[in-house]
Amino acid sequence: MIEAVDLTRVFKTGKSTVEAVRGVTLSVEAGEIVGFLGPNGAGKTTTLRMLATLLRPTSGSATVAGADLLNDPVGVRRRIGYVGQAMGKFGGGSDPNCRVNEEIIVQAQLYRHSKAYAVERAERLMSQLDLGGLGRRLIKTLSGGERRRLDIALGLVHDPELVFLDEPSTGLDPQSRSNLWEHVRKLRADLNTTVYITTHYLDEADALCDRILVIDRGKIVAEGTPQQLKQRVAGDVVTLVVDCEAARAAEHLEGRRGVRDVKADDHTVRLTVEHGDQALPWILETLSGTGITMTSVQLTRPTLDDVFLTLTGRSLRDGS
Ligand SMILES: Nc1ncnc2c1ncn2[C@@H]1O[C@H](COP(=O)(O)OP(=O)(O)OP(=O)(O)O)[C@@H](O)[C@H]1O
Repeated sequence: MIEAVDLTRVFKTGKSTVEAVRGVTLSVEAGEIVGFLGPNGAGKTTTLRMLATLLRPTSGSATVAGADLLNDPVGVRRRIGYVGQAMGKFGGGSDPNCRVNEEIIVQAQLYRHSKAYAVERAERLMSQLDLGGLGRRLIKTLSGGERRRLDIALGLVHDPELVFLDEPSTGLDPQSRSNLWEHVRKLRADLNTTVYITTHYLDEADALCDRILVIDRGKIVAEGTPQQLKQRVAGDVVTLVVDCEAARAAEHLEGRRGVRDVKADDHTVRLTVEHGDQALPWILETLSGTGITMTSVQLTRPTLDDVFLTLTGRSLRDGS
């Protein structure tokens, strides 16, 4: 659905030059939900705007939804939807004094659909995005979550194969965020829409995306499923509390295959293993064979923030 090769974008303002995107190569399969994760200023929006034909790349090439980005931008635009960042409650390009259904109908007509089809399409989208009872409401009266869902509905009027969502849940409360994720999942399940989403929220990427591309300073620094990324970089952490000196228990676990960073402190042993769920049985067996009694055992999976920290030396949460 997307094949991009070595995309770059340089901004020149006065005397200064910013290399916002420095050679991004990526591919996205049809039907995937792909997350583009990175801190503020990493180059997410710039890449997205290039892929959506809103910004011309300085160099590189891409095929998006079967059309060539540079030679056939109109073809790309016809097949994609783009939902930009929220501009506050009344922003985002819609007229705040317009009614919800009218806005969708007008948008559909801009795509040269007949009035009858536009009305039908608006009804369907409102029901799909849980805006069913809100058709006659003025846009300015919508809640943040409803407003975001309307933005998404507007991005879908022409039934695109691929939709770009730029930080869709920024500014929403936790409940509206998980509600929005449900709707994005439904889009894929019902319509098989491919979704490319930028975010700097780890939990969003983790909960929603099939695959994640991590971008930092204009370059992709890692990619994989949330699970693969977490396993590849960080491993799982097992914390054991034992009834003897922790060092004694640690001796029996150190040097075993797949075990790293064994640390003993008082009665607590902490170790990193490649696959925590597979390691736990033999850890328990090994220790019980030595007569050591465990009073508790805990398995912690790493977060995507651990991954990002390991890859870049910076925390995503800091965004700095
Ligand atoms: N029009 C522009 N002119 C000059 N510099 C720009 C322009 N647009 C973006 N940049 C710079 O390019 C870099 C990447 O910006 P971009 O908006 O792509 O980052 P981002 O990862 O989307 O960040 P955020 O999460 O804050 O939206 C930043 O340093 C930004 O200041």
